[in-house]
Amino acid sequence: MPIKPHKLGIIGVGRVGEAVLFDAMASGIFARIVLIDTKEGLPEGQALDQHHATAVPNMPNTTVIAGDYDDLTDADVIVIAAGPSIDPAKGPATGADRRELAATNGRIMREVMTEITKRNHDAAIIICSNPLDANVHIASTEFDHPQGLVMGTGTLLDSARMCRIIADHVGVNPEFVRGYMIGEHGPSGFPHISGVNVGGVSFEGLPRVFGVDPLDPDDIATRTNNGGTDVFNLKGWTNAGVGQAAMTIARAIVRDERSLYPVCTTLHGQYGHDGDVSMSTPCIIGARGVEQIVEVPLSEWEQGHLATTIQAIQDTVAIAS
Ligand SMILES: NC(=O)c1ccc[n+]([C@@H]2O[C@H](COP(=O)([O-])OP(=O)(O)OC[C@H]3O[C@@H](n4cnc5c(N)ncnc54)[C@H](O)[C@@H]3O)[C@@H](O)[C@H]2O)c1
Repeated sequence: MPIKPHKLGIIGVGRVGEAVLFDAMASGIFARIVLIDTKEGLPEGQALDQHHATAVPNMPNTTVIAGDYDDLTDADVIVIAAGPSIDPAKGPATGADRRELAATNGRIMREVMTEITKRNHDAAIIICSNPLDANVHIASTEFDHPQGLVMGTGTLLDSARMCRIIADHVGVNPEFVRGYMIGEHGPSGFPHISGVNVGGVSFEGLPRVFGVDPLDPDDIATRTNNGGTDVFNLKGWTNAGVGQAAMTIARAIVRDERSLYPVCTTLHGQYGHDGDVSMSTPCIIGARGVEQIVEVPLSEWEQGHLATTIQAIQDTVAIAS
C-alpha cells in the first residue's frame, strides 16, 4: 500500500488563510492542500497562484486544489480561517472589537463544523477565526468530534509577542525567552509572569542579572494584548503571526512533537473548570492533538486575572449562542 500523503484543508482563504497557505507551502510537510471559501473564484485563484509557485526552484511540489468538503474526508489537519475580521473602515480598533464578531462568526463556525463532522472525525482542527475562544468553544462542545482534536491558535501568537517584548528589553534572542500568555486571545489574556524564564533567570531576577530596568506585569499585559491591533491599525489586517502559529501547531501534530504550546482548548478539570470554558494554557501537542492540558501554578495576581479572563470568554460565548 502506498504511504498516505499528509493532507491539509484550509477553510477561508482571505488574508489569514492565505498566510497559512504560504507557510504550509514553505514548510513542505503537506503533500496535498485543499482550499475552501464561499467567495467565488478566490480558492481557485489561490490554488492556481500556488500551482505556478511550485515550479520555482526549491519549492516543494505540493498539490494545491480548490475543493469542497468531500475533499476533506481524509484530511489530517484542517485550519479554519473563515469569517470576517474587524472592519478597518470603522476606524482604529481595540482588541475588544474581536468580541463583536461573535454572532456572525459563531454562525459561520457552526456551518463549517457541520460540514466537516459529516465527513471526518479524525482530523486535527485548528481555528484562527475570532473571537477565537468562543469559536473554539462552539466547535469543541457542540459537535461530535474528539475534543482533543479541536483547538485554536489561542495565545501562541500573544505569547510570542510577550517574549518579543521581554527579549527586546533584555537584549537577547527571543528564542531564549520562555513564557506564556494565558486565557483569552483578547484584552483579558494575561502574562504568566511567575513562569517567565530567560536563560534560567526568573522575571524578578532580570534587572539584577541583566542590568535592565524592572518591567511592570500590567504594562506587559497591555502592550502584548495591544500587539494585534497595533498591526491592524497600521496595515488594516494581521496575518503573518497567526499563519505561523497555525502552522507551528500543525507541524507539532504531524510530527508528533509533544511540544508545549498555549493553544485554546476546552478545560476538563484544570483551574476548577470542566467543559464550561475554552481558553489558552500550555498544552502538550502531539499526534492526538491536545494530549495534555497543563494547569500551571498561578500567583495571586495571576489568579485574579484568570477569573476575569474566564468571565470575558463566557460572556462572548453567550453572545454567539
Ligand atoms: N487568531 C488570530 O490571531 C487572528 C489574527 C488575525 C485574524 N484573525 C481572524 O481570522 C478571521 C479571518 O480574517 P481575515 O483577515 O483572513 O479575513 P478575510 O475577510 O480576509 O477572509 C475571510 C474569508 O472567509 C471567507 N468565508 C466567509 N464565510 C465562509 C464560510 N462559511 N465558508 C468558507 N469561507 C468563508 C470569506 O469569503 C473570506 O475570504 C477573522 O475572524 C479574523 O478576526 C485571527
